[in-house]
Amino acid sequence: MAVVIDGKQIAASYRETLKKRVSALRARGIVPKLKVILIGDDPASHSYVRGKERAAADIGIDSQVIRFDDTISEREVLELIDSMNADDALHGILVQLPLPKHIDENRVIMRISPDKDVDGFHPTNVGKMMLGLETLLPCTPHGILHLVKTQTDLVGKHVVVVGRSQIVGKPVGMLFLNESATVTYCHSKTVDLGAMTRQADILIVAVGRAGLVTKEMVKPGAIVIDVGVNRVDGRLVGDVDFEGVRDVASAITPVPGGVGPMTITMLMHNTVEVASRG
Ligand SMILES: Nc1nc2c(c(=O)[nH]1)N[C@@H](CN(C=O)c1ccc(C(=O)N[C@@H](CCC(=O)O)C(=O)O)cc1)CN2
Repeated sequence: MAVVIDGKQIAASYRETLKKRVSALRARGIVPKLKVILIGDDPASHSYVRGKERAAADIGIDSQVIRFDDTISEREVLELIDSMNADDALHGILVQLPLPKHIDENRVIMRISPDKDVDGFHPTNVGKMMLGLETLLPCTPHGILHLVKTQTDLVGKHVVVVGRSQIVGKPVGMLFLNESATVTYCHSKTVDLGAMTRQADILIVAVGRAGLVTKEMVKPGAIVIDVGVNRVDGRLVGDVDFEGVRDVASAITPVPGGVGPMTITMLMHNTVEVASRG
């Protein structure tokens, strides 16, 4: 029976170290400051942003959420970002995704100064990550890396990533490659997905399809990281059949309480990093 990786507890313990760093910064007169732009009325986005506000308050980061309904134009959002880029007292800028259809996500992300891009989505930060340079890392992939490192060494491990999104799939593979793991990417056009996933020492699933990965698709002893967040009959479930897979895996993340809490914690980490740059 697999160990259940307790993301909530690991995130809470990481936040304690962040609290100490924030106290030290405040003692030097530096108050880490984060602004979040939230557009539209998607209940999940509102809930994630409330989680970010709570985490910031807990750690001692000064955060402000600026809410708009979805009639705001792309130009107004870009102008707001320009004014935030110019604010020397502000360390982190984040635009909650997804955005309404009339606003181009890439244009918005690229307008944020790479130095304040606490989501780690700007092409400059993505490029630095690819080169293995120190930079602001995307929060969910960074959180996954942290969780897996609590379980195993990564050198030479075969990591199979299912999913190729900009914010999770693609970057998480790159982070593990930088740690000298062997990485295979799978996606909706992959032929015989099970044959690929069965090769994984570490299986990361980030697709958004409930029950996609079953126990027959997992090598005995593998570490399984479930990034999916799906609502089924009012219940939150991941992409992995948790009850079946926990019989064969050596460790597994639950949904909720696995990767999710680490995403918000790594956002706090990035905000503290920027504030520490002085
Ligand atoms: N600008 C960004 N937008 C989005 C990101 C992101 O990193 N930056 N990621 C996701 C949403 N997200 C954070 O923004 C996020 C998703 C899930 C969780 C989380 O804690 N999930 C809980 C369950 C929560 C629930 O009950 O619904 C868990 O898994 O335990 C936190 C943050 C897309 N947008």
